[in-house]
Amino acid sequence: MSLLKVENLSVVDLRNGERILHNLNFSLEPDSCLAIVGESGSGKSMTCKAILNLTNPWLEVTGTVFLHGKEIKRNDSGAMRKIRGKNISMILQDAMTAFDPLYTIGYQIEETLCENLKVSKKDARAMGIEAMNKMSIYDAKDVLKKYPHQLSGGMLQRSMIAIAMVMKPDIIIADEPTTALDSINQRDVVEQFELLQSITGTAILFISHDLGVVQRLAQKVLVMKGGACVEYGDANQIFKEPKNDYTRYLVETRIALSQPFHKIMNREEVKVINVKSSKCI
Ligand SMILES: Nc1ncnc2c1ncn2[C@@H]1O[C@H](COP(=O)(O)OP(=O)(O)OP(=O)(O)O)[C@@H](O)[C@H]1O
Repeated sequence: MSLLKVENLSVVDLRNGERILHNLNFSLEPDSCLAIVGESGSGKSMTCKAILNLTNPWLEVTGTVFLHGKEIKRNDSGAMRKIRGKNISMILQDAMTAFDPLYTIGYQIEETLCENLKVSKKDARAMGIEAMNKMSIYDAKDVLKKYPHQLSGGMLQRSMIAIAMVMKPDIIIADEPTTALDSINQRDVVEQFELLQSITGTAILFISHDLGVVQRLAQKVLVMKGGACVEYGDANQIFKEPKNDYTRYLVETRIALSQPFHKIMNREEVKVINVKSSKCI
């Protein structure tokens, strides 16, 4: 049984009748990564928002989403809140927007873990530090004292992944989590996702226009254009022999564009430098 199954997911803008998503069908298996790729405006983010019922009121969402084989009641806001807290976590492109600028990272991690896992503040802190250590944040105690603006984008992204590691959701939806980062930080964050998956077995729905990153993480790929699926299937197969002209175009152009990322992923000396500079900022 698939962990997440999406059937005929469609979104219409009721203000002008425009169809934003067209009958999407896909599934996410346990302990695997499905990437959604496509050009800007192709509907990648909207797909995730529609699954989680985070769409604006003028958008009509139809179709069915199953979690562990059970239909998600998207209109039941209480049930959806529970699912978002327990089963499905989201990691956003700009980690800065996920944290409140007025509170330290430590306070926010404690609050999140206390509320969702019903643990004491002391335990929450210890769990946060342990997860951050696993994410190669060795000075976690210092990081916890910082405010979001005092940390780099890469460090904030790693802190979010650390929170996800403790929360152990069934699924993490990561919406362009590496887009705002430079190549070295991208490499780091991709490695943290791999680590997260190997430790927790969490399934990942990974949205990206960076096929270099996708090739590394995903076993399955959904290619979108104009709100519709143009190709869906095994990642290796799609990268090797894209059937659709648009996918071929994406593969040829995007792989070329992500060469700097590939180089960084393969350079040993960068790994050493990076481990040393895993201090905040
Ligand atoms: N709140 C909204 N109301 C109406 N239309 C929207 C809304 N948000 C997005 N859209 C439209 O839906 C379409 C898909 O947008 P979406 O943000 O899902 O694209 P995307 O593939 O994630 O792009 P990007 O890579 O730039 O983030 C676009 O045409 C966009 O203009």
